[in-house]
Amino acid sequence: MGAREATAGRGLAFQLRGVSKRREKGGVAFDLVVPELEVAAGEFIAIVGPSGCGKSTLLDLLGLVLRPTAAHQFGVWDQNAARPGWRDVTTLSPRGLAAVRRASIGYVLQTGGLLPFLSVGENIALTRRLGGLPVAAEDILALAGRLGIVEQLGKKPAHLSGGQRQRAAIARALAHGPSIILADEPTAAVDRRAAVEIRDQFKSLAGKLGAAVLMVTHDRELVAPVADRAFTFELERPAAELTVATVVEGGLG
Ligand SMILES: Nc1ncnc2c1ncn2[C@@H]1O[C@H](COP(=O)(O)OP(=O)(O)OP(=O)(O)O)[C@@H](O)[C@H]1O
Repeated sequence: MGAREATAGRGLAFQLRGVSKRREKGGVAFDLVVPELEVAAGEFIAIVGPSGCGKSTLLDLLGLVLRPTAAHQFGVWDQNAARPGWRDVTTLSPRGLAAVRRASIGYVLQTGGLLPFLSVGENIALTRRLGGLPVAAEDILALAGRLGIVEQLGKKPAHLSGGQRQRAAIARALAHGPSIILADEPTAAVDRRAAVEIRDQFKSLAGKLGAAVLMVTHDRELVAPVADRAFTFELERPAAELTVATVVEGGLG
């Protein structure tokens, strides 16, 4: 563990230095390079860039779904109720990574990713069950109230509008009290009004819960007025069969 990493912790959600991920398909390689990325608790961060630049790859790295190919430093704040603390991702076992994911990370996908055979309330409760946490009806109700979906709790996801589905997905991602919320194009499948509402929910949740929210979007205009900071990608083509995407701060104008 490096000196800076040892001093990091509560207050920081992520600290990455010299992290990279190589993806290869059909003899063509894509390198995502993160020279330096620090995200504080409570920050609302936009991740912007054109299709194929590496947005989902970055989110999957931060979500501990993909292992980095190389990493000088990769720390994450773990919310684990029994043992909260700063974790060094580079040394965690697959089980350790899964435990951090369950306790500390909430994921919101483009079209919600709710399980269709469960009601909205059961979908929300599932996140707590999977994390081994007790499920109290009043907590689910309070969360649903905050997101304006109390009336939808007994319905199956198919019976909700796109905007309601996304708010249900946000509630599900928050149900276990994560310190980090990762959202991959959460407003892509809804109209403008719902997109603005969803964006504002994320913003206020980051503020109120002190969670770090990282939202991937191609919609710069939507996030520019509210994002605390943004990251984007500088693309290079050092060889015909290699693209290198470097994560840099900026991208909103
Ligand atoms: N499972 C995979 N195996 C190999 N290469 C992949 C895989 N998934 C993505 N890639 C490649 O990695 C690069 C980055 O893809 P990624 O999905 O991260 O981009 P993105 O910015 O999220 O794109 P989009 O906006 O279209 O979703 C692309 O060149 C893509 O072809």
